[in-house]
Amino acid sequence: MLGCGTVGAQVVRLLTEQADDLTARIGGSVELVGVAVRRPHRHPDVPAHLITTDAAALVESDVDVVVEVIGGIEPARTLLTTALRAGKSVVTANKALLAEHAAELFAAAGSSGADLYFEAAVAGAIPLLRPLRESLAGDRINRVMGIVNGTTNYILSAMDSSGAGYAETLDEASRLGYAEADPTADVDGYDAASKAAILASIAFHTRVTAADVYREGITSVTPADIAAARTLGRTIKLLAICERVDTDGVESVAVRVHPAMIPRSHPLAGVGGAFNAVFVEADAAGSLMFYGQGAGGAPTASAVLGDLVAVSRNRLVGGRGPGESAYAALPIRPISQVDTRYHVSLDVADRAGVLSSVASVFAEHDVSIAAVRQRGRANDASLVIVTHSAPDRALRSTVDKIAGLPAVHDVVSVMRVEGEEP
Ligand SMILES: NC(=O)C1=CN([C@@H]2O[C@H](COP(=O)(O)OP(=O)(O)OC[C@H]3O[C@@H](n4cnc5c(N)ncnc54)[C@H](O)[C@@H]3O)[C@@H](O)[C@H]2O)C=CC1
Ligand SMILES: N[C@@H](CC=O)C(=O)O
Ligand code: NA
Repeated sequence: MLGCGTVGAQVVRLLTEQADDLTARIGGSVELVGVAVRRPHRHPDVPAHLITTDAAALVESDVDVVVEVIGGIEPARTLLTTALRAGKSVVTANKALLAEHAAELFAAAGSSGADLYFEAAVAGAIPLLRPLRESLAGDRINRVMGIVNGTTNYILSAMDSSGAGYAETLDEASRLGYAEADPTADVDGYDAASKAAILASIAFHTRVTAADVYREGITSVTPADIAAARTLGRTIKLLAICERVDTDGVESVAVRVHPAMIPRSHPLAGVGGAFNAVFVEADAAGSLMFYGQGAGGAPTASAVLGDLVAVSRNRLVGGRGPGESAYAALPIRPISQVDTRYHVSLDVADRAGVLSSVASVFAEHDVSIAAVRQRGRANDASLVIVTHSAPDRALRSTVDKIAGLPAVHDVVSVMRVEGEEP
């Protein structure tokens, strides 16, 4: 095992506590022969003779399976490609690595016939990648959408329900073991973007890397946005949305991560704390929903252990799990061309003609308005507009132009909207 932090410590605990059951399920015993760590004195629960600071030597020693729970690109990338090329099966929770270097890792695995399993990398404990790679391999998936980052969901849920502050809630998420070692990966949306890239690659049998994913985090979500959502019977969630787009018979994939307002009646609105939930839409299966703990040491270790059992069984019977499936080679559709809906909340002058001047900017950009709500105040008025679907580029240009209108005093909140039409 490489790394022994939040997830690794729980893997060691479960592996030790359930040794007999795991042996019975696998049909052979699994022996933990080494744990590579950075600071040996910090792991009193791991037998001292297992601890080493030389991860490379451990990988090159006589082991069958390498479990990687260090995180980050290097040294994980070099360690895992070395292991895979040498025919050692790999189980990893590392979404950052998979989202950038999946092709290289799968090629290394293919060269030796080794297994590469990474269920823990997306949505923690929730069985999601195995269902996509195996159970749904006979279907055609068109959309994967949901909440895939526990830390940001924990923060947004607290901001919405108790008005808790952003910084204190992020500290709490780190203390509970949900956040990444560098929590900017969570709050800036990088973690969710990595997961979205992995989901889109598997679901659509193509290659999507983190750089292909449009990404916005939650750092710019303000109490004003939360209040604006509440007024409309909505809440704000950080969503990952992977879509297969068909434009006149030409297929592409659009993958995005951004905060969005969703109706409080939407099933995702009730997903609180560090929980994750993902919807999959497939031609024959219809709609499927996956829900559970998306972060935390023990839930993530559950997924790691499940993969460990799978690769161990494969080694015993001589089989192999699925390799990379990227035959579709679909192009990436940029966010500017993706159809979205916007919510725009403005403070405007309360005088005749203001509403029509704002509405005419929407019309100029061919953006149709779904709902308008205006409320007068002392000298100005609050104007809330929700649009129908339009290309994201047109919506952005509309908002930019509206912000410059003399009658618009302030753009209070601009946010994409998901869920059914208001
Ligand atoms: N914490 C969570 O809820 C989840 C984490 N993951 C992933 O699991 C992996 C591990 O995450 P955590 O356990 O939360 O991180 P962590 O930061 O608690 O643990 C990582 C450990 O690796 C050690 N390490 C760093 N470089 C090393 C090296 N060269 N050799 C040996 N050890 C080294 C660190 O000292 C640390 O103890 C990451 O890829 C993360 O993205 C995935 C799903 C959920
Ligand atoms: N930091 C991640 C951990 C699980 O992937 C999260 O908050 O979801
Ligand atoms: Na999972």
